[in-house]
Formats: sequence, structure tokens, C-alpha cells
Amino acid sequence: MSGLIEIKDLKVHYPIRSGFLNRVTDYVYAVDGVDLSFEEGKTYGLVGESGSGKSTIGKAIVGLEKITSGEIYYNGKDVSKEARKRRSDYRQNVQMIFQDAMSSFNPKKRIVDVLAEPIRNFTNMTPDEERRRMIELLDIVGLTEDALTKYPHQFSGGQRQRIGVARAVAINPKLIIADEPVSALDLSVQAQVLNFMKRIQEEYNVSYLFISHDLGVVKHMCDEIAIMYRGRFTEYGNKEDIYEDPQHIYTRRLLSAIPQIDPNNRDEHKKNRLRVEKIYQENQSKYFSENGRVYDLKAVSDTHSVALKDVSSTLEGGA
Ligand SMILES: Nc1ncnc2c1ncn2[C@@H]1O[C@H](COP(=O)(O)OP(=O)(O)OP(=O)(O)O)[C@@H](O)[C@H]1O
Repeated sequence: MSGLIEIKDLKVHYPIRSGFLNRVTDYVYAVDGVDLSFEEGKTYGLVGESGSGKSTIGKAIVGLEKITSGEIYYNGKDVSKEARKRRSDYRQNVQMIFQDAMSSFNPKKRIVDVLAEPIRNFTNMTPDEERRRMIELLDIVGLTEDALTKYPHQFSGGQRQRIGVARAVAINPKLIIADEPVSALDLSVQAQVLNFMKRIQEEYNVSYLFISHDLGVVKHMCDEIAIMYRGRFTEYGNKEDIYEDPQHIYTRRLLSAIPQIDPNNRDEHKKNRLRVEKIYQENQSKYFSENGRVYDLKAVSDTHSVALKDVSSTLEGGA
């Protein structure tokens, strides 16, 4: 056993019920035999098309989804049964950031209560220590103490997501599952949140499982990458190998959907970035078309590369 947390042959099958008696007639094999080993302070990317099972893996690891079979080893012990217990040592060490902080925060709770919840659940801090910890957490995500008395709706989407990051790291977890953490944000804000996540990693040596459909963001954030297709990993490896020498046809197809822009050509990069941001701001919509092709603007982000995902064929196929 080498990793901090090890996932062995993880399966999550959802029963499909039908008929008058509501009998189980089939299963959705959402996750169907996945192995993953997390080391300290590293970021693992999980990419794949919609419905391939990415979120289900994340939820199963954090204990929000019941696993059908497989093991989760933490400190050398199989904790797959305790993963769903609210206050176990494992649950303290594996936290989650959701795509939309607005829906994961209770709108009636002030930020002081949002941040205090994990601290009170998992630590024995005095009220003074608790407050100091909250101010330290806000500081690391670029916010000040006055945020504590406000409500979630009083912040911008990016600020809320930064508070989500602060809450996830509040009790020093070893692993944070980040499920599409920036895909609901405007392009200009995405990079900011990602940079705060990187800074937190440097400070606390936390590992991330970074779930995204955006290969540009994954390239920027991750050390190791798993490509997922129909509940399984079709390819797994370090970033360089996956991007420079993809072995599997499905990975090649995913990568080729994103035209790469030479990262050394800064002028070109900047010009494209500004162009894409302008298009996004003007359109405020997911898709935009140019020269007969349709592009997915939400697939555009990342501080180092700018790319438009050509989704013409998907749309034509789905129409
Ligand atoms: N509670 C559920 N009951 C039945 N099927 C489910 C349930 N949750 C997810 N699924 C199915 O499991 C499969 C994997 O879903 P999952 O949400 O993990 O995919 P994903 O790769 O995260 O997709 P997306 O990128 O769209 O979020 C899909 O076919 C989905 O419809």
C-alpha cells in the first residue's frame, strides 16, 4: 500500500426499477471497477464525457454515494463501510467542493456559520481559536473578516466559490474532491479561483481530485490524469504522457476536440484570450458559432491556454 488513500476496484451500480411491482430490471454501471491511489499534495484529474461516471466516483469517495463493491483504504485500513458515517476520521480527511456554492450553502446561514460547521463537527477549538481559524481561512482565499457576518447571496459567484474552498479546507483534510469547481463561473473569475486552490495546496499540502470536462483547466491544475469512459478508466497517467502521447483512441479524440494554441506565443495567447472573453461577455450563452462551426464557450478557460471546444459534430449528432 503506497498511497495516502487507495481506491480498489470501486463499483457503483444504480438499480433501474420498472413495472407495476417496481422491480429492479437492470442497472446503470456508473462506476465499474476503478483503481486510484492518492499521494499527498498532488492533484488528480478526472475527465470524460457527460455521464461517464466522474461525479459518481467523487461522491462515492466522499461517502455521499453508497458503493456497490470495492474498497477504500485509508491509513492502511478498509474504510469503505465508514465512508458514509458523518463523523469518522476518514470523513474529516476527505472533503468536497461543489460546482455551485450557492446551492451547497444554506442561504439563511451567515458565512460565520458556514465555516464554523466543519470546525465544530470535527475539532475541539475554543471560540477564540475558531474565530482565528475562520479569519485565517478567509485570508487565504483573499477575503476579509467582515465576510463573516454576511450571507451567501451577498457575494459574487467567484467569491462564494472561494468560501467553498475555505470551508473544504477548514479542518485540514488530506483530500478535497472538487467536482467542476469553476465551470459555473465566468472565464475571468475561473483562473482566480484555481489560483487560490493552488495556493491552498502549497500551504496545506492537500491533494485534489479535480473533476472536469475542461481539458484546458485539467492541464493547468493536475499532475496525474484519468480519462473516464462508461464507468471505467480508459487511460491513466501523468499529465505529460496523457497530453503528449495519448495511447487510447478515446483520449486522442477528447484532446483533438481542443485546438491547442502555442503557449510560448504570448501575443497570440493574449489576443485569443481577450477575443474569447469578449465573445463570452457579449453572448452570455454557452455556444457561439463562427465560420459554420459551433463552439462550447464553457470549455474555454485556463490561465495558460485558450481554446474553443468545437462541438459542431456533437450538436449535429444530438439534433
Ligand atoms: N442516482 C442515480 N440513479 C440512477 N442513475 C444515476 C444516478 N446518478 C447518476 N446516474 C447515472 O450514472 C451515470 C454516471 O453519472 P455521473 O453523474 O457520475 O456522470 P458524470 O461523468 O459526472 O457526468 P457530468 O459530466 O454530466 O456530470 C449516468 O448514466 C447517470 O445518468
